[in-house]
Amino acid sequence: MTTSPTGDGGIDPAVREELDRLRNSIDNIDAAVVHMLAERFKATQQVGHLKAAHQLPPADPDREARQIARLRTLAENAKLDPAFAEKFLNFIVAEVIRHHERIADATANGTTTNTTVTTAD
Ligand SMILES: C=C(O[C@@H]1C=C(C(=O)O)C=C[C@H]1O)C(=O)O
Repeated sequence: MTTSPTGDGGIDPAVREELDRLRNSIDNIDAAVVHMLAERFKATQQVGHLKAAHQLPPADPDREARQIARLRTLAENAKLDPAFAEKFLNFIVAEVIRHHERIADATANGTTTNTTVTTAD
């Protein structure tokens, strides 16, 4: 497979076609990831409200340890780097815990929380 060094304009049409095909697939996968994350955050928001209503702590390290062990095994079986899978889960869980802390504060203060679940900070 050869490509022009001049950038996308000079690309071989067959290469262009293959690149477009692969990128379409990537776009579909990215859309699925966004939708799955949105569903996951909907569920974790509900967990956050349940915990706040019953004075349970925002984080559950034992549960997280079980999830990490499970995800690492799933990653290995799927030929995905288990260290990456663990890092990715930790990134999401940290955000969830932040939401749970916010929900707990709002519940304790009798205020409401924003329904936009994630920020990029
Ligand atoms: C969602 C929960 O709260 C936190 C977030 C978790 C997650 O995002 O999977 C897991 C454990 C908790 O630290 C939970 O306790 O189930």
